[in-house]
Amino acid sequence: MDVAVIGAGAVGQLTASFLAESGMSVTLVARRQEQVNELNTKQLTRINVDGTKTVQNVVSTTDLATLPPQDLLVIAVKYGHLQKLYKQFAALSSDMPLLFMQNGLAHFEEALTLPQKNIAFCSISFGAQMMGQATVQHRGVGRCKLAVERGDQRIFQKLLQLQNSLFPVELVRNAEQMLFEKAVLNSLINPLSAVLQVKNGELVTNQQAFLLMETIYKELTEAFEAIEQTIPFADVVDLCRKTAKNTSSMLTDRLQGRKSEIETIVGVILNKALANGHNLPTLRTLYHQVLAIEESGERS
Ligand SMILES: NC(=O)C1=CN([C@@H]2O[C@H](COP(=O)(O)OP(=O)(O)OC[C@H]3O[C@@H](n4cnc5c(N)ncnc54)[C@H](OP(=O)(O)O)[C@@H]3O)[C@@H](O)[C@H]2O)C=CC1
Ligand SMILES: CC(C)(CO)C(=O)C(=O)O
Repeated sequence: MDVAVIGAGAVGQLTASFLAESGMSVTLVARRQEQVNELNTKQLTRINVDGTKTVQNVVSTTDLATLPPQDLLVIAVKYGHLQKLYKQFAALSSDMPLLFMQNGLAHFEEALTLPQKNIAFCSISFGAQMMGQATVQHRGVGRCKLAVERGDQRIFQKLLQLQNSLFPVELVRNAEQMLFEKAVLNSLINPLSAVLQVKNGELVTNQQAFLLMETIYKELTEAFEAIEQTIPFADVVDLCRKTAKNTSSMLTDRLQGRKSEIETIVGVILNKALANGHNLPTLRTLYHQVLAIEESGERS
């Protein structure tokens, strides 16, 4: 199976590494030539959760337009980088299956306006962190849920055959619901970790952070009653523990002085809650804090 992964960041590198390990022929599409050169000379190194290293052979390129036909295109860029890619996808074959790996919800409807016949989404509950241009650290094993929204399920089902206990893939039915549930989880973890500048694990070991997380959870369950069943608080704690050493993607953005995914994650959840008559004051405060930090142009 020929797979191209667009975005040689934390999630893109980790996913590319596991796909290559399972025998797929993987091309990593980066946007900087310097990174492509490093990936092509040094190969792709994954540091596993137990500290062991796995080196995989992947081809890297900056040139999406001249890629030969692929069996699957995995999109692992941040939400803010999707707009530019949508224009490029419009020029690709409509037979090229697309798999979106973003957190948040804003890309769901946007992706469905693309001409591609086969479109699926992922919800990832593992941690990943770049340790260099060609090295990624796996920070916490978690499931990769996959939901096919349009087209032929069989194309994406090939990913279920990866059978790597470090990268378990599971098929779920409802893509939008899956993304909503992940956005709820991210709303509980990401802005808090970004504002407090702590790794995910500290959200449960620091009593004050934990109290804040519980308060946000209470607000969310008042706005969306079903989540007490679909996302019990124990699952939030479990995700923090499993990814304890991970720097959340939102904290990584803060540390690198980049715009975060606050709107597609928390902004969308706040709007949905408001439509149900709920203001979510604690989460809303964190949302404005993240935006204020971005506006100040802070860079540590
Ligand atoms: N990190 C994590 O632990 C987790 C992340 N996620 C989600 O996964 C998604 C990806 O996050 P993450 O991997 O952390 O982000 P990163 O910032 O580490 O990686 C994104 C990569 O995309 C590259 N990129 C941007 N535009 C293009 C383009 N047009 N062509 C090729 N490459 C491009 C960036 O390049 P450049 O380096 O040049 O900027 C960067 O390397 C996000 O939605 C995030 O919320 C979900 C679960 C866990
Ligand atoms: C799974 C988790 C919480 C890992 O940090 C994540 O989704 C993120 O960082 O965006």
